[in-house]
Amino acid sequence: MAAELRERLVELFRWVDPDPGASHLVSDISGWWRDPVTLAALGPALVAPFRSARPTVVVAPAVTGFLLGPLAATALGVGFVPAHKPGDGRLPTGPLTWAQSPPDFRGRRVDLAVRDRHLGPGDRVLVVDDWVATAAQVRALYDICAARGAEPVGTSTIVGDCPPALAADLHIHALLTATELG
Ligand SMILES: O=P(O)(O)OC[C@H]1O[C@H](OP(=O)(O)OP(=O)(O)O)[C@H](O)[C@@H]1O
Ligand SMILES: Nc1ncnc2[nH]cnc12
Repeated sequence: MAAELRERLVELFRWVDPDPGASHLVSDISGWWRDPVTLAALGPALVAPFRSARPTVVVAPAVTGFLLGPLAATALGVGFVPAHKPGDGRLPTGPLTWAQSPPDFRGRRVDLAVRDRHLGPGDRVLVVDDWVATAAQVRALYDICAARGAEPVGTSTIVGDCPPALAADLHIHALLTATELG
């Protein structure tokens, strides 16, 4: 199943031209959600490498993480905590823990926030995302976990595009490398 899923992910992925004259292509991952077999397989595949670490919660960042996080959480039988960004237009109220990322793959420092009441000491956190490039957003999420007294057990991503040493250091597992997407 893992090999079959990986093949389907590659087939359904597109690099697209965002507008005429654009200097680079952008990723279009929407085909992954449109295909029912892929959609059903993603949660179980993302959590498989981390089951033995016994995560108690999944944390994922806006906006794609709000789709993938619940798929992973339901596969594990745990809850999901969204990490919000100020641009969401729907920032939560109440006590929040914030962290700012180092510059990410687009050179942005991203602010991320999690509700304090949903993350705390004793939580073992699996971070889930669609794509890890510089791991800047992963670092910000680990900082939030540390500030809340929670322990990040690692990160599961569909596409991993960071150096192997960094992936090993941050316990990042990817279903595919960016190179496999052509
Ligand atoms: O490894 P990094 O350099 O931190 O980059 C990876 C992050 O950037 C993208 O998200 P983006 O902020 O573009 O949000 P999106 O889910 O709305 O596309 C991607 O989904 C990851 O969250
Ligand atoms: N969605 C994405 N996140 C991170 N890096 C990318 N490179 C291309 N698409 C990307």
